[in-house]
Amino acid sequence: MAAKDFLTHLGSVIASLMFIWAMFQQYIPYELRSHVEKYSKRLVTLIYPYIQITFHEFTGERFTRSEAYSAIENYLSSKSSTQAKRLKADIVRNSNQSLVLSMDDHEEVSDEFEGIKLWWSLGKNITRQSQVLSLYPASDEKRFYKLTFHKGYREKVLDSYLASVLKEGKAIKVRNRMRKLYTNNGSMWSHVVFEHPATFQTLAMEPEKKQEIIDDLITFSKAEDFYARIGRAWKRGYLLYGPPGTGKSTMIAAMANLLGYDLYDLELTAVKDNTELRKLLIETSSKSIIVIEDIDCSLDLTGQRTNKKKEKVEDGDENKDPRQKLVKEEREPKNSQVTLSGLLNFIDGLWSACGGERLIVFTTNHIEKLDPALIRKGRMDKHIELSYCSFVAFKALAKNYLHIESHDLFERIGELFGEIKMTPADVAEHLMPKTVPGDVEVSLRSLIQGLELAKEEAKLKAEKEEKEEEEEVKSETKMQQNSVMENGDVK
Ligand SMILES: Nc1ncnc2c1ncn2[C@@H]1O[C@H](COP(=O)(O)OP(=O)(O)OP(=O)(O)O)[C@@H](O)[C@H]1O
Ligand SMILES: [Mg+2]
Repeated sequence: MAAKDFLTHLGSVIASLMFIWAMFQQYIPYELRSHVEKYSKRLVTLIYPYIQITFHEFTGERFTRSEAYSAIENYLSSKSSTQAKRLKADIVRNSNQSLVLSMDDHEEVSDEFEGIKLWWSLGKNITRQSQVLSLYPASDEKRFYKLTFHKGYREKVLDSYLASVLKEGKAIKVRNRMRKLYTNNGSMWSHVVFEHPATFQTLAMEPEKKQEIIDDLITFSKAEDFYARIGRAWKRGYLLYGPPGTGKSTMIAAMANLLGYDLYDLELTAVKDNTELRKLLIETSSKSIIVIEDIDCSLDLTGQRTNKKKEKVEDGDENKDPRQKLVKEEREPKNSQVTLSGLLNFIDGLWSACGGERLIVFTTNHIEKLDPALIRKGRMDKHIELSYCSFVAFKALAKNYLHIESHDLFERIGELFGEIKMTPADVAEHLMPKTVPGDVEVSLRSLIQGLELAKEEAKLKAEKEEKEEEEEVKSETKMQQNSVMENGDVK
């Protein structure tokens, strides 16, 4: 009964308030109304112990979304999904198309920061009906986030809490974004969505070495303050070297997936000169990996210009074998005048320090061909050798491709790996399913066959080389004997 009484009472109070409000709106002149509003708000702030900050979705220019608003939206997404009762759902087009939940209009979630309690709510203003005639008359909705906290914490909230919200919101946005793979076409970057599935889990190599690389990458990505303190640009260089098909390109994709970075695949031969190289560098974004594949082929990095001049003189020789010339032209980068010093400036020049973290990764099949200046520590901080498949690496591949950890045939395979080298790419090829419901035994036998064949070939090759060498020695001694005899004749 009491509840009913209360409701009746409340109803009448609301009704009278609405009546007063309507009267107020209707009969009080506009100027006076705004005065009343102003003073009543002041009165409220005197007694009300909380501070409110509003972050509007659109500020200034109507069509640009406020950066703070979207950062807050991202920041609140995890809190909303556990606290709010009404949620909005949307799909983010990232690598795994995840569903992102955010709070719906007029919902409120609470947050805590160093013992301070704060409340976020999402509100909206409906300002006016659209003035434009349209088939779909839309009202003009302006959303905003409102942050409420006790006025005693003003400084702490303004100084550190808001900064941390914006930082984390932006980090979440980076994590959720679609990552891109950029390639350069001359002096322009163009991009596609980067969706390589490689991860460090699927990469076959010695577990300790793999863990070391992962730790190194994670440490780097978290070391912003450290790099700032020691006065170094926040970047790190990796040199991946090893024979073809040992997983260099795959590892780069795994790095990008691990850190959530964009990839810039820089084709040096398409870059006209050092200026263009610098321009490309400036246009790369933070949190990215700049990759130069096969660095030894992209650039004549041994002695540069002096060599070129010499070759030009040689080229003047008209009688030269045209085939040889062709080979040389193929080797030499066409039109590219990027020099070694240009590349070094690219790596550690002033511009490379602009705008956040970057990894620079070079790959090569021939580390011995590279100029020592290029790969010294500080430029290429970490040299990683990717080599032929070991038995441990094979086991990782078998687990990945065939879902097995052991098998009767592993012993034989282990023996063969001790005797013959095979690249992970070749091993992987044998482990690919040969029939529709993949058969483990068929794949393993195929690998054994492949290894035995490779062993046989290596044996034959060694024999052949030995024979050739013997013959060479023979013919040389014969020639020497002949010349001795001739000399003897002359004498
Ligand atoms: N260590 C590895 N772990 C898993 N898969 C590998 C590994 N190495 C090679 N592969 C497989 O072999 C294929 C070729 O590897 P990748 O392109 O990474 O070789 P690479 O070292 O970049 O060769 P290149 O020097 O010719 O560029 C990949 O598609 C990958 O599936
Ligand atoms: Mg490669």
